[in-house]
Amino acid sequence: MSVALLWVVSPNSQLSNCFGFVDSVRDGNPLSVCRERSSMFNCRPKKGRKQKWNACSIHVPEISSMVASTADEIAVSSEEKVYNVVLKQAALVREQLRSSPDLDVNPDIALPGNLGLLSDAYDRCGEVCAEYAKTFYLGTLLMTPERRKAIWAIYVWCRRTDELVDGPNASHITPTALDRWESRLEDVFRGRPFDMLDAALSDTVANYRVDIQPFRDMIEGMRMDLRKSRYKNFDELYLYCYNVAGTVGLMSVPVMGIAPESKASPVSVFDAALALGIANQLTNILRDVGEDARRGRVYLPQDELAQAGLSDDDIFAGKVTDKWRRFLKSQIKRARMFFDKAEKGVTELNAASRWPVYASLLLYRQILDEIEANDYNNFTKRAYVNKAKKIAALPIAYARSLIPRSKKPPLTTL
Ligand SMILES: CC(C)=CCC/C(C)=C/CC/C(C)=C/CC/C(C)=C/[C@@H]1[C@@H](COP(=O)(O)OP(=O)(O)O)[C@]1(C)CC/C=C(\C)CC/C=C(\C)CCC=C(C)C
Ligand SMILES: [Mn+2]
Repeated sequence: MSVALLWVVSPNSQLSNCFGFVDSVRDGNPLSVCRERSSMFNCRPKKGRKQKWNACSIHVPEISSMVASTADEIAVSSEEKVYNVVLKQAALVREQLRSSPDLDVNPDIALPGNLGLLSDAYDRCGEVCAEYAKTFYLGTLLMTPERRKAIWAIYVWCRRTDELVDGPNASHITPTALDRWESRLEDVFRGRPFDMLDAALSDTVANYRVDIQPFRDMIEGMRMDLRKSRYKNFDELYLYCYNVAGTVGLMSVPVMGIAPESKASPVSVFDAALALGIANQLTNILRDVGEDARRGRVYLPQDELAQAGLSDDDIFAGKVTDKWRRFLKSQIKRARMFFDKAEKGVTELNAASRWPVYASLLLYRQILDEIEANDYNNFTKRAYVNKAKKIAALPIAYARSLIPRSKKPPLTTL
């Protein structure tokens, strides 16, 4: 596959304009859980959103995995939908490990005429990454140059996608704009990038076995943000968290690489990566309850709020009560379960990729400790990890990333 570079403007104008693409998207510029995968999974009928259930023995997985609508009809749960993406991505990587276990990068992709431009494109991605996520950027410097560049390109695409709904032009973003962003994504995967940042991603996805689905799903997460401000239950919230954050884990693992000595199955490593995204997003939601409420948004599962004797009104009132503390304790516990699951997967990654992952895991998980330290007031106090704690976490992450796999409890090898 070859990458056609279509931009003709100078890198510097892209530099100042790297997030100023909203107008072109809007105007349609043409260039522009412990998871036993159970008998339920195995005796699943044909594809479809809602499926008639065959008579079979059903094992109920730990995290809500099926949603009963009527007595004889079961809708496929979010967890199961997401698991299908995990299986597909893991199969791609497994195939690569079988065909060329030692090959990091596809040698066919080097196109002499474009190398300088590509190199500028990657450099620009690195600059954006350094500007928006300094600690993470520093972590990537430990990776091999090829992997580092590819992770920057993915980071930049994710950041731009998030900026569509969270950035300064968010009020102009419509579902059509997101459709256009998606068709531009398809072009990236076809090797027809629109701008230099897209070109870096085109090159990356040609070099590594990265499936397009997680990218499409992240855009779908942004669509959810446009049309939805409440989540009925954890199943709905799980899908949102997968879309906006779990997808990042699935995109990153093929680039970060699984350690050659790892005995874990690719599926279990992708599952751990997915868990890290979900854990991060759940933490993000718990940290931002007050801020989101002021924007009319409640990302907490409505049924769990009701079971705790709480409602949206309590959130808008913003009073820390014992009911609220009890409720938050259970939400924090769930987020920690996802972090624990993710942690088991970090050592399965290539040694050079572990440190930034561990660092981000430790830093994000500490936000939960800070919510507790704030006596569960996430209405008016923003939980944050101070600089000293951040700095202290870095050598800890580094030390942990050096501990050999054999000293850790194994991930499933199935
Ligand atoms: C090492 C590492 C962290 C790699 C990830 C690199 C990468 C491609 C990051 C993209 C992140 C991004 C810009 C996502 C867009 C959507 C978004 C903003 C999600 C939220 C991140 C937090 O950002 P922030 O606090 O700035 O949020 P606000 O915009 O301010 O609201 C998320 C909460 C989630 C991001 C998800 C991850 C970092 C998951 C990373 C998972 C892996 C790298 C898999 C590791 C592998 C194993 C086996 C554990
Ligand atoms: Mn955001």
